[in-house]
Amino acid sequence: MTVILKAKPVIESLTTSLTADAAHVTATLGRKPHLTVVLVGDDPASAIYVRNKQRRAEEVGVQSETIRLNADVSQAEVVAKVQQLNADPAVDGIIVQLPLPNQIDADVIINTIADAKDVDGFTLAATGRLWTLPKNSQATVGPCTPLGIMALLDYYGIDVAGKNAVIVGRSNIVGKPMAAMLLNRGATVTIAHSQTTDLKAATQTADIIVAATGRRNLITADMVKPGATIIDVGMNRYVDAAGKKHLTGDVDYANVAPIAGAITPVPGGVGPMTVNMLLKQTIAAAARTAAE
Ligand SMILES: NC(=O)C1=CN([C@@H]2O[C@H](COP(=O)(O)OP(=O)(O)OC[C@H]3O[C@@H](n4cnc5c(N)ncnc54)[C@H](OP(=O)(O)O)[C@@H]3O)[C@@H](O)[C@H]2O)C=CC1
Ligand SMILES: Nc1nc(=O)c2c([nH]1)NC[C@@H]1CN(c3ccc(C(=O)N[C@@H](CCC(=O)O)C(=O)O)cc3)C=[N+]21
Repeated sequence: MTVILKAKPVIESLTTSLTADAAHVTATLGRKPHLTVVLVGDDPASAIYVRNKQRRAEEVGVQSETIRLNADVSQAEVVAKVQQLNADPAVDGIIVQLPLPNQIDADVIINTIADAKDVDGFTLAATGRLWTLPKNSQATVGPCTPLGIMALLDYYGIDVAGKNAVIVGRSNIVGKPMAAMLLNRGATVTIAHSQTTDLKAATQTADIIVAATGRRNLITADMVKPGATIIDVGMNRYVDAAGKKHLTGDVDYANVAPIAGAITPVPGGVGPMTVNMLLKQTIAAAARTAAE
């Protein structure tokens, strides 16, 4: 039987500590932990993320605020906004949603975020810490999506040490930090991407596949070793022939699920884990302020 790696029970198990930690910080600071999200333009996956984290923030007692900027905003304006948030003592965590429009250099914006407020774990400092963790230790801070995936694997008792892990996608927000975390926990890691010449040859030998491309149905049943663990990060919206809207991942779920050992659903898998890791890191950032 395929194990469906649903986020729901994992999140339920996190709720008590998130709520208690947020309440503790609220009592100490006299205000709730505060997350500010900067959203430029209207990327659909970002819109889903913003909506879900707002709802979950309210549930656990975090104040979440979204600053929306027009798609034609200048880089200097975004830098100025981030600097203002860095200086604001009432803001504990800052995230700038990616992707950003072409006129803006994402690296410049990300590295303007103060290290202490970088709850996405994207700055150079955070990246350096992630890649230099002691061997076999668990990352406790870092980019929210791979952190959430590690939490999901741990909850369901899927050990990664000695496994052959193939990550499809090499972005700074998912693919690369995922590689760091799996590698650190003892997996043998391959990162595939659009220039990989034979993707199927790579995935066919994988014990764990992490698909993070934004390409619907990229991972098909013929690419999967029976019994493999399939982690689907993709967030793709599409409208079917009958005009009905769907949200799907990068995996051909209907055909892959029956042969997989374990698989994350979309929705209800990786996405909610990301949201909860973001809130966890926001509460932790506020707790550090409270302890000062
Ligand atoms: N569930 C969640 O919590 C999250 C979901 N997402 C979703 O995950 C997906 C990926 O996000 P993100 O990492 O930001 O995306 P990017 O667009 O930054 O990266 C996509 C990666 O996929 C690779 N790729 C594209 N097409 C192929 C192909 N045909 N074969 C192999 N590799 C391919 C690209 O290769 P190359 O580098 O060569 O261009 C690139 O490395 C999106 O759908 C996004 O919305 C993202 C973050 C969190
Ligand atoms: N700086 C930055 N950090 C990010 O982590 C980041 C980003 N930018 N840009 C966009 C992507 C995308 N992303 C999602 C996270 C959760 C869901 C999510 O909650 N998904 C639900 C959707 C449920 C629904 O509403 O239907 C699910 O899969 O169940 C979606 C998308 C984070 N990203």
